[in-house]
Amino acid sequence: MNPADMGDDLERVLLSEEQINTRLDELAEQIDADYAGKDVLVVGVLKGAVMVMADLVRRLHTSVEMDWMAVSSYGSGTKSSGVVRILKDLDTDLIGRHVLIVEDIIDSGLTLSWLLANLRSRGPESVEIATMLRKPDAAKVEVDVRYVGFDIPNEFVVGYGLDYAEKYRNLPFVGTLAPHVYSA
Ligand SMILES: O=P(O)(O)OC[C@H]1O[C@H](OP(=O)(O)OP(=O)(O)O)[C@H](O)[C@@H]1O
Ligand code: HPA
Ligand SMILES: [Mg+2]
Repeated sequence: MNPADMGDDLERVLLSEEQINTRLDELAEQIDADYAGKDVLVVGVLKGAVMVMADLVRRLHTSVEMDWMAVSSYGSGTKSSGVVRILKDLDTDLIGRHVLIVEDIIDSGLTLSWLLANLRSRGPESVEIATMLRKPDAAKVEVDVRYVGFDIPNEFVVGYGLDYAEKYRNLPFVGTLAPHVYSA
């Protein structure tokens, strides 16, 4: 899906596909350096993290296993409910593992602070977080994040995995939506 496919739904492009790809190269290099010689269990948080997970692991030279969790705190709206539900748990035992959680966005931080505590309680050797986007001005809780793609303004964004009412996840860029989309 391209900007041209969006009619007048797109307000503006915040991060282009090229900016995202350049940043992914840098993050992968950093992750490879930090985990040299280790096996990593990369945990993608469905559904938003699908794009960044796929693009990041393909750049890594580190030996990885991939697993997925589905949690939801947003439903179909634009505000976090603060109540995190596990919709799908991991298949993998975390005891002694180096776990790298991969996320599309840290907004209020509620989802990841809950997830971090949950995964840490399962006996891993280490747990770190990689997120493509973070909204520093939206933080309700501080989350200790090792790898951040971009800090962005406190606006609702879509694309590169991020949805509004389940749409727009397939945009290869990150953008904001025109106001009429929300009132439709
Ligand atoms: O920092 P927070 O305010 O908690 O928000 C971040 C979380 O919200 C989104 O997930 P969502 O619950 O919308 O599910 P989805 O990934 O399926 O869209 C996003 O993918 C993060 O997991
Ligand atoms: O800005 C956002 N856009 C889409 N989904 C989200 N989930 C948390 N923040 C966002
Ligand atoms: Mg969502």
